[in-house]
Amino acid sequence: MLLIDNFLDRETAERLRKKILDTPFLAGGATATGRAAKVKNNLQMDRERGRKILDDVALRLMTHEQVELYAIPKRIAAMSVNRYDAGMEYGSHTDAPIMNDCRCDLSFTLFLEDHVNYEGGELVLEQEHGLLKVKPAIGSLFLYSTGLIHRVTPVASGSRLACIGWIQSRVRDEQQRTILRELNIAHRAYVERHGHDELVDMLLKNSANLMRMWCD
Ligand SMILES: O=C(O)CCC(=O)C(=O)O
Ligand SMILES: [Fe+2]
Repeated sequence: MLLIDNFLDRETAERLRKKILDTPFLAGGATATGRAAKVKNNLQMDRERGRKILDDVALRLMTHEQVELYAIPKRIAAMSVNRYDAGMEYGSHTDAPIMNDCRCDLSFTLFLEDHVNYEGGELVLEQEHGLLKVKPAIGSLFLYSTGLIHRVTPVASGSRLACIGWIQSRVRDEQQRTILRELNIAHRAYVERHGHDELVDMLLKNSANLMRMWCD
């Protein structure tokens, strides 16, 4: 998982938040299926009316250097903006593995309300080594593996606003993505220290070959 705390600067995030709040919201349960539909109690921005807003976030996401390095994104499977007013929550669930014919490898939440303005509304992930609670400042982007059980705890006061979505990566396996990312980081650091030499060519050849082997 990865937290990018200044994915959007505060001013851009506030501007986006205002545009979103001027767009109609509908009951969120309609877009979930099975178990998720039973535990989902939130509001969702009308996707058709908010299409430009979603497209703007998608473009920023697909071209962000840290997201590219971490997620190796191929495409965004689906996106929406959700709002949790006081009393709303999203109980424990797992997200669908396929949306709009895309495999969902990574989920993301872009936080669009400042954490001091609402009580509760934490994103809680069940990991092998215990629970992880996430509630960062406005403009922060959190990326996590889609396979994890997670929930949004009840909002006690204020409103939680977030843009969420799912990414299909070019590389399905998390360990393989880590290897490619670290080779990329090592390559950049080496070139910075020593300049380009024949070892860099060897490193680039091998990371390119691994990418060819693993990508889809
Ligand atoms: O709002 C969030 O951070 C996550 C919401 C969620 O789990 C979902 O919509 O599937
Ligand atoms: Fe979810």
